[in-house]
Parts: sequence; structure tokens; C-alpha cells
Amino acid sequence: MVSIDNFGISFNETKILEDITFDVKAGEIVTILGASGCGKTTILRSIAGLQKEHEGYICIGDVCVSSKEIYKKDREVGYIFQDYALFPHLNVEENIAFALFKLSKSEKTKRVNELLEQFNLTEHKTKQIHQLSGGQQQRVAIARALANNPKILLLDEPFSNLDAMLRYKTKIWLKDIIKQLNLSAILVTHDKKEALSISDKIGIINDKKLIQFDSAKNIFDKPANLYVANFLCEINKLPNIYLKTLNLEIQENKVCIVKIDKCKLSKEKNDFLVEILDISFCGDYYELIVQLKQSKDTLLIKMNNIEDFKISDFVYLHINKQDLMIIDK
Ligand SMILES: Nc1ncnc2c1ncn2[C@@H]1O[C@H](COP(=O)(O)OP(=O)(O)OP(=O)(O)O)[C@@H](O)[C@H]1O
Repeated sequence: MVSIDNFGISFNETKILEDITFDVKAGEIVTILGASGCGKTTILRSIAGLQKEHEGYICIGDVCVSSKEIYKKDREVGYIFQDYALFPHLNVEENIAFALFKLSKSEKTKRVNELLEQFNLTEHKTKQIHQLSGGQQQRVAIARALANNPKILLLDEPFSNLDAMLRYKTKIWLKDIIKQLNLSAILVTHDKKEALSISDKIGIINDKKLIQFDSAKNIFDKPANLYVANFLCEINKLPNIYLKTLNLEIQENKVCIVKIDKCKLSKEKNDFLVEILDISFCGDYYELIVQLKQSKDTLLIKMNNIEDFKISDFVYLHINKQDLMIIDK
């Protein structure tokens, strides 16, 4: 297990992160999500011991490895970097062996062979890195990160260099390895769909803080605030006129949202007449932009079937009351 407690960091006297607290249990995958530059990689680097100066504590198991008072360089951490950071002048087996400098020659050979076998790399062991495909390079990076049997696995955008199918397969494969080896894994990605599908828990960072940390399902179903909802889900913020018509009163600091696939259009009459401003074909669904006749507010709608609707048609907007969510601004 890895515990991050009250973690904070500044660069050149500018605070980047503060009060970050979360745990990753053995066998658990946690994904850190947030806008570019919010500090995701900095968290991974600090856990790996590559970023020495920070506030708070990082503990691996029962041992505090990082605080103002203690700094333990030797941590049981494997790190898969975004660009894999493989050594171009070393071949596959040498790249993997590099992590095993503490072992004797015979122990090293034994472990490298085990890893080559486990990661299906034996036939490529003497190849240079540039002679490998993206997926093979990634397997070398994973083998190297796991060579010393770490307890913690850190993954920075591990799938970004792979095509869609390989990305999907690798995600399942990596998830299995993490569960089998009972690792605590922390992953950084920009891909929200990937985060939802691979993670046991997701942490969202905004404005230096961890604003929500929960299971993927809970975050998706109950985003803590408008930032999380906008970041992870596709939503509409419902305009005041909509709420007024429904006699729905909400506090000043709250907003009412609805997911775009929960908004339906039909010719069946109700209070919410809308004009269809645009229809986009998106493969297996359509996206429509509609404008409320009463207020000129626009909403985005996702529908599988648009019947015979056309741009400039006037139709009615239907949203079930149970699909409305009232959350913090
Ligand atoms: N060693 C450093 N010295 C100064 N500033 C740094 C240093 N490392 C990171 N930063 C700054 O800290 C902020 C967070 O960087 P970080 O790489 O952790 O962000 P990120 O969320 O991983 O970004 P991205 O999603 O774009 O990879 C950025 O503004 C970055 O410029």
C-alpha cells in the first residue's frame, strides 16, 4: 500500500499542489486525472523519489519514505515513463538487466530470462530498441519496471503510443498483471474513458487540490462539482428558465446538470420547445445542438436515433426528473 498524506509542492515559490491525501491499497489501480500542468507527473516523480523537496508524507507499507525529516531513496517502486525511457544503445535484455544492478551475474541472467519469457520477449532479446514495435517497447518498459518485484507501479500515460486495439488489449493485460502481483498502481492519463475503464479509484486534481477521490462509478454518477462533471462526463448545465418552469429552487452555490445522453427530443408536447440548430453524425450516435425557445439558451444532446428531425425543426425537450443532478458550482 502507498499513502500520500498532506502532500504539497512548490516550484520557484509557486505552489503547484497542496493538501493532497490518498491511499492506494495492494491490488488497486488509482488514476490521477486533471488538466495539463496540474501536477500529475510531479506526484508520480515524488513517489518514485525523483522529486525530493515537498511537503507532507509518502509512505510505502508502514515505512515513511519521504518527508522533510526522512528521505529514503531506495523504494520498492517501478516506474513506466510516458516515452518508456529505454536506453537506445542497449538491447532488450540489457535494458531489462539494467534495473538489476544489485544482483550477481547468475541471478541477473535468471531473472532477465524469467521476465523475457513472462513478457513474450525471448525472441527479441538481442534486438535494439528501435527494431521493436511500440507494443514490444512497452513490454520491455514494463518488464524493466517489474524486474525488482516492486510493491508500487507508477505509470505515466502508458498507452499513449499504442494504436486503439493494442491500447485496449494492453490495458486488460496490464490490469491482470497488477492484480496478480498485488501491486499498488498509480496511473496518469489524459484519456477519461481509459481512466473509467481501468481504475478502481480516480482522483481529480484542480486548482492545486484533490477535489474528488472515489470509485470510477461513484465519480461518474455523482461528480462532486461542476469541474468534475465537465471534466469526466458530457453534461449540460440547465438554464434558470428550465428550473423556474419546473419550480425547482436551488441554492446560490449549486447548479443543476444533466448528462447529454439523458436529454431526449420528441414531438410530444411539453413546456420546453426547442429549435434544432445543428445535427452532427458521429458514427453510432448523433449530436444535436438545440436552443430553448423561451430563453435562447443552447444545449448539447446525444441521441442514437434522430427519427426524421432536421435542422430548424421545432421539437420538445424531455428530461426525466431523476436524471437531474444538483451539484456544487
Ligand atoms: N522541476 C521543475 N521545476 C520547475 N517547475 C516544474 C518542475 N517540474 C514540474 N514543474 C511545473 O509544475 C507543473 C506541474 O507539472 P507536471 O509535469 O506535474 O504536470 P502534469 O499534470 O503531469 O502535466 P501534463 O498533463 O501536461 O503532463 C507545471 O507547471 C510544470 O511546469
